[in-house]
Amino acid sequence: MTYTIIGGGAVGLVLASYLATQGSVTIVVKRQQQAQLLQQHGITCHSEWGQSIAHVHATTTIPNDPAQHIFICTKAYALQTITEQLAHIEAATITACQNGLAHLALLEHPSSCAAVVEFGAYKESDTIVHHTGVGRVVIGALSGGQVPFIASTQQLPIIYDESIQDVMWRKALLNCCINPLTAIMQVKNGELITNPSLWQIVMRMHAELEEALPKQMKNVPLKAVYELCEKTAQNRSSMHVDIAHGRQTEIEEIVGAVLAFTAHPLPTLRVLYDQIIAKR
Ligand SMILES: NC(=O)C1=CN([C@@H]2O[C@H](COP(=O)(O)OP(=O)(O)OC[C@H]3O[C@@H](n4cnc5c(N)ncnc54)[C@H](OP(=O)(O)O)[C@@H]3O)[C@@H](O)[C@H]2O)C=CC1
Ligand SMILES: CC(C)(CO)C(=O)C(=O)O
Repeated sequence: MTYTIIGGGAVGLVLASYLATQGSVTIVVKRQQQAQLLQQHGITCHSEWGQSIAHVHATTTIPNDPAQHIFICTKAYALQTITEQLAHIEAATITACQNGLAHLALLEHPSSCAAVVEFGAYKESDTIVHHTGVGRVVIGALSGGQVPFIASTQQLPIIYDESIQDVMWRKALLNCCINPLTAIMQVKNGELITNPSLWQIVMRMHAELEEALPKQMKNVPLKAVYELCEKTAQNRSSMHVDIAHGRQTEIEEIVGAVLAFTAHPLPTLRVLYDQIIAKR
């Protein structure tokens, strides 16, 4: 198998280091300096199984190869630029690994797929990554075409799901209930369930989402929000971390996409959305 990973961030480095055990991997990064470091040192991945070093080919140019399986591992707001770059690239499949819903509209390749990443990762440096919290990668075709093959392992369980859009919606709605509030309050996920005032806000937001999006919210009972906060109690949400570091957030692609999908006002979620936008 020939795999191309676009984006040398947390998810891209973890995925590239596992895929290197299954085939030939090219990682496409934005900065020449990162490409050079990756060529020289490979990717060091720390996980509960120990430390591994994966040797990959690193470049700043997307290869053109009809046999390659491309995984886009940038943040959702970089997707527009990447899809423009991909317009003239041949590939067997192109899989977008972003949170949120924006890529539903962007990927027009007949073999476009989406992956919902349920593991956790953070990047220590351009060549060192930590695979924190084992979790699945759920992959499915967006337009009924083929999907990339990845062998499922204990470290990286891979699930194929024909209803990938439902999986994406579920994750986006869970992110809506957790990410903006934790980012505004600068609290860890667990505080949403231990602080009664914050849980009241989550309950109100969840009830409004159920009224606006009954079909999509069938997969997202309040219990699921509670359990995710409990499971990730000690974690800071990705939006919380982005705001804390003064970085761009994925508010548009996660919350903005949900707000734009329905004519219902969703007042609680909208206020949080406006507050995150105001921080720009
Ligand atoms: N990290 C996590 O635990 C999880 C993340 N996700 C989702 O996965 C996606 C990726 O997240 P994550 O890996 O954490 O993000 P990061 O910010 O760590 O990585 C994004 C990478 O994309 C690179 N990039 C941006 N534009 C380009 C480009 N034009 N060409 C090549 N590379 C580019 C950035 O390069 P540079 O650094 O040089 O700017 C950066 O290295 C997000 O949608 C996130 O929500 C989902 C589940 C868990
Ligand atoms: C941990 C979780 C599920 C919180 O919504 C997440 O995906 C994130 O932080 O982006």
